[in-house]
Amino acid sequence: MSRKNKTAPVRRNAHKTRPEARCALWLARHPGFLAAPSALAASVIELGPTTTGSLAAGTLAAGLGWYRAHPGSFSRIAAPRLRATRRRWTRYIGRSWKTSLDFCNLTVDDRRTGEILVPRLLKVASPTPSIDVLRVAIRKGQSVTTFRDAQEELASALGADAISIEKEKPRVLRITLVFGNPFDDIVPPADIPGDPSEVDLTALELGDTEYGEVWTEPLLGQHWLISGGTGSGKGSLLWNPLRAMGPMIRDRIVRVWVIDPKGGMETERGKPLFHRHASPADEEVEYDDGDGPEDIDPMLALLYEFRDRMRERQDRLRREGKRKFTPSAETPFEVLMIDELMMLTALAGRRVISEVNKVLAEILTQGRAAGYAVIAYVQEPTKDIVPVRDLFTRRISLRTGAASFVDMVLGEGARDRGALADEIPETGAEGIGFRTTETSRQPVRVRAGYSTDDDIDELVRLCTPHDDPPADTNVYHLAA
Ligand SMILES: Nc1ncnc2c1ncn2[C@@H]1O[C@H](COP(=O)(O)OP(=O)(O)OP(=O)(O)O)[C@@H](O)[C@H]1O
Repeated sequence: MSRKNKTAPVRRNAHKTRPEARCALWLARHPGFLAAPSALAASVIELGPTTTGSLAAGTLAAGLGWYRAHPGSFSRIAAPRLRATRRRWTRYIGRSWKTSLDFCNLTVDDRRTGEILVPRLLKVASPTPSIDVLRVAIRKGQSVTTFRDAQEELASALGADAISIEKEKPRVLRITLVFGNPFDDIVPPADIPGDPSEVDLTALELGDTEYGEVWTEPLLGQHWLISGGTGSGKGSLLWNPLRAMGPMIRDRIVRVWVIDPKGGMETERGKPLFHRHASPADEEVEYDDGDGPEDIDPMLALLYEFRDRMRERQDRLRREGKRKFTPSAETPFEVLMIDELMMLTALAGRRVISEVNKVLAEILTQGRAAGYAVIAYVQEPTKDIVPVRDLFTRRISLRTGAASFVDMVLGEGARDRGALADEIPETGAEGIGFRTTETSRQPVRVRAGYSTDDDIDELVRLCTPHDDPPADTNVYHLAA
């Protein structure tokens, strides 16, 4: 219920909370407000101002030292807490919080007392510089719908670009706010390293994170699922890993297999780079699964071949007693890219759909240790369309067509934690999306580097595989 009872009779001061009681309640909810100055005063009295000053300076220096020595763990652990405290006391301080809600008709008039009741801010989390998550206790008569009806006004009052409001439990809402666009400019494509020793298959450059850091993802020992609506920029996430692995493709330490069910439009330009390429434009292929040869879909044939080579590699590793695979020109790291998986797993003929899902499940469950990785691109990540969805180990969501797709890709609760991929604008934000970190389930905003046709031509010119693999690059040692 918003403030719609303005004309109703009011019994002033009945059960109105006294200011002293309100103050005591507030202090009980914010113990740090008294505890911090009390601790400081006690320290000055007990230890003296010099020791207290030294302790404070020491704490500050330790924080700075942590930031300098391990910026990654600092921005993961300390920065969100510091940022949340700062925002709690600046962006969402009492009076401005009340005014914002008041302007959006999200406060409630208590007719008995004449008090204006403001939904209470229970907690502010600020996991990344551009995402705030607020836990809010609503007032009697309000519901998640009251807030959702005013969500555009609330986003504008709080200065957010995107907002999501969910019910966490009765009378507690979780309001996720995304601020600004940290990617003003188009991000350049990943650099093509000069030499295979400069390639790190455990950290391939894909673009930038919202922290202004290089966005990398591991591919060795992983499978990627990339989800995004039409025109969201999935192509960038096809060309960037190829650029980042370029010299290894050239030296045949990495071999790329491509299935392009969209007819080869996206991948045609890079064809010289690929070890195998199949699209509906290709002729049917003769394949013998033991029951005699038959003509089958060229894309299915490529998938079978990839699976069969994987099985051979597994046998070989087993025979040699190796549990770990090391990429080399003799035993290359094999990467299968499937552009628009949906066309094979949902829109093809019944036999192809069932075979693709079966073979893909085998590759996804067994390929990692043998050096076989899959990167699949999909517009709709539902279970009907991608039954093998959960077998992908790294997942990225670009702009999606539905809010429900976000959690399907990034895991349950990802949207509530700030991955508002369905709120990414259709134009001017191509290549922008969310990933979750390996160590926490916290989403981080990212933008993929953009490869123009010239960039793709450069990649083909520099990294088309040699006819013969060079003898001296037979074994590749993982970059540190
Ligand atoms: N990283 C990027 N940065 C800026 N603009 C980009 C980026 N990636 C793509 N674009 C722009 O968006 C357009 C659509 O990109 P792309 O073809 O990769 O989308 P898609 O997700 O593959 O779409 P579809 O599924 O329909 O093929 C491109 O033509 C380009 O203009």
